[in-house]
Amino acid sequence: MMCQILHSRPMLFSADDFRFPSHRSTFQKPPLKPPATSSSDLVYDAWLASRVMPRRRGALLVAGAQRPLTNANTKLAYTITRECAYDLLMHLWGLHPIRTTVMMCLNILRGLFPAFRGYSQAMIIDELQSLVASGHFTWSRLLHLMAVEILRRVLESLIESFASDNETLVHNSARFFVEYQQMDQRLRLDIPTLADPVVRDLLQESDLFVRSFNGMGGFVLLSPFDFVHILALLSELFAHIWVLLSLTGGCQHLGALIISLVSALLPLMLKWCGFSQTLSESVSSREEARTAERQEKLRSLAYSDFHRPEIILFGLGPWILRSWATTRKAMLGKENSTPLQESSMPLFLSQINISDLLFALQNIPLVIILQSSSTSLGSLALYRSSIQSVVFTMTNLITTTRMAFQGVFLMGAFCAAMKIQPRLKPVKENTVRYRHRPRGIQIQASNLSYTYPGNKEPALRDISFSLEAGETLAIVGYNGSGKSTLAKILLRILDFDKGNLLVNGIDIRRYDPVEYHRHITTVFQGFSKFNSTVKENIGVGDVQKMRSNAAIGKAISLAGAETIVDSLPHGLRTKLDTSGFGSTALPPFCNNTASSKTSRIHHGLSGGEWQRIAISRAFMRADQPEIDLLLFDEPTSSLDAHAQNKVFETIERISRSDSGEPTKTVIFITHRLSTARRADKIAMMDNGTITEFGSHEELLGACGSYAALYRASV
Ligand SMILES: Nc1ncnc2c1ncn2[C@@H]1O[C@H](COP(=O)(O)OP(=O)(O)OP(=O)(O)O)[C@@H](O)[C@H]1O
Repeated sequence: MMCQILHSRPMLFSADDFRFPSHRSTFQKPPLKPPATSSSDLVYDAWLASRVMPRRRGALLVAGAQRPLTNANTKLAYTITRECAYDLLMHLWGLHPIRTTVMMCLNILRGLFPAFRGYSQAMIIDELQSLVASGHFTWSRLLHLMAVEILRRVLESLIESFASDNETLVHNSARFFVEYQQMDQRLRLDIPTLADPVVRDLLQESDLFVRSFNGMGGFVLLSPFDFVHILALLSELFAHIWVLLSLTGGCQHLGALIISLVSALLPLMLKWCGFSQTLSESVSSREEARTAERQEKLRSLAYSDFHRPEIILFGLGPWILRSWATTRKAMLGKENSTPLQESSMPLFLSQINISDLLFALQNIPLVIILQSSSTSLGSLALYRSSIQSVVFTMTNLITTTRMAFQGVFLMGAFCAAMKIQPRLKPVKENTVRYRHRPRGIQIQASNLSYTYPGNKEPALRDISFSLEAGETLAIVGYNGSGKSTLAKILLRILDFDKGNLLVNGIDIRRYDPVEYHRHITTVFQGFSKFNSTVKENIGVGDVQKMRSNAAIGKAISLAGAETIVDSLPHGLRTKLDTSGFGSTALPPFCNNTASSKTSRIHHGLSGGEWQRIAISRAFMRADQPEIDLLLFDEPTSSLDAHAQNKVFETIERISRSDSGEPTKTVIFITHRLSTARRADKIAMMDNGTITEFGSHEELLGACGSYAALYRASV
């Protein structure tokens, strides 16, 4: 399975949209989605290739696993950097061009500070030495030197403070930009796209990349923003080397200096060789990932309030703990065994403590400086500190570069993920605009089949039926017969594998789902319960009217839910508890006045009351003229007979004009056959297919399974 990638438009974002607001400016609403470049497939291919596990045919690294430092991966990292880093960095730069340029220059400048600092201190020591040696020690001269040093430090801290303020602003804009892109892209993707395991891995790595902007670099992640820190490290390294060169007389003692540097850096290089070996071996296998996933699932289960009642009731506590302990021990065992096997060589070398052995070599230029007549105490101190700084900076540089190597693949995942197009969205040339029909939608399904990914048996097979605009269809049948799946296909939440589905005479695949959904309202069988107020739980049915108490009141009244809302302690503002066991925002012992408001108990609702809230949500827009299809999947399964009748009367009323003409097509799924007889047509489903189709009377007359089910139910 491959994710669908577009190759048409350049990846461009308006810089203004993602600028983080400084004190005076405000950012505007960003564009809806990023277009694609022709390089998107290259980046995606390189990202995918980097996940291939060495020496294991067909096996892929789990999402987030480190890429081994191999030649092949270096080439892939180069491809990703070439195709995506420049583009991304240009976008980030475009958010605040001046500030970003200043930030980069300041980073180079900041890299020079440590060398300046060492140099300045060496000058003070020299000055002191000459003052003491000459016997003309004067406090004024010393104070002068101190004042110059203080001034230098003040200047340094002013630059530091400006640089870090500037960096925060640029960083926040960059962070907002990537987080926004990530959110936007997540919200655009449909269920079939998200069901693709490759897409899921891509999104997970893309998510890691986005999180790296939150300062998670310590976890072997590096955002492109942090690339500028490499500049600072490089400038710091060059500054120290320059100081060392000038101290040892430039090229005169270059050989000695090189010996000194190499001997100081040797332990580090050996360690790094061991490190890279560890890296190449530390690929996470599927088995490890599964163990980690299981461990995480068990941990969430132990902490879950939602599952608590069943955990208590079925006495799952000891089982959870036992299973968690087994997986945790397995994970810890793996973690412990890895470094021992993989880094035996560097471990052995580090035990010998090479730095101590090579100490004499490091001092060769020191001896040369000492022999020179112009040797000063300051020079010696500066030489010592510069050697240490070179080692320290090199360590940082290696770590940062190593992180950058991993970061490149995550960046590739981000760039590739931005180009994923929702599976259900038709290509531009095939798209047909959905046109509102005054009598509702007309449906013609022929030989529809669908198998859920990973299932062997199809959920739907050879479904054929037709429904005229304005008709009402009841879908009935046994559990698992495919009713909800058919509903999701009609709603264009799922695609079908075979067959044809015409809506208003046009292939449903040619409608943009976003546009099609604007003409539908629905209650899903497993509708959402939001941990929020009643008002928001209902208002999401039409976000334009979410703030309107009148619109929400009307929806509540259509669903006959007034008494439920009126009985709640804070009416529409009552916060609803989705767990069904009551919850508080703060522990009850916090009883000061400031917290009392927030600590109020979230109100629980019965199953039927929740169902009325879901129906109210659907009714937020059900009566609007542009709505052509009302689809309800067991909307009244938890309602009493009286409430159920009222809901169906409302559905009937809003799907007809004042003169009684149908204005909307209605489809409902039900197990109550007394309700099904209200419909113009009934589809009886069994084992994924429609076995009987017709009016209630026709099906009763046919004496088939519908008739048997009907007789059994009444
Ligand atoms: N997300 C899914 N992934 C895999 N298989 C699924 C999924 N959802 C449903 N199925 C399978 O598809 C078949 C049809 O399920 P569906 O939910 O459409 O049945 P239904 O007729 O609505 O059942 P019920 O009356 O119990 O609500 C079942 O065999 C079910 O196991």
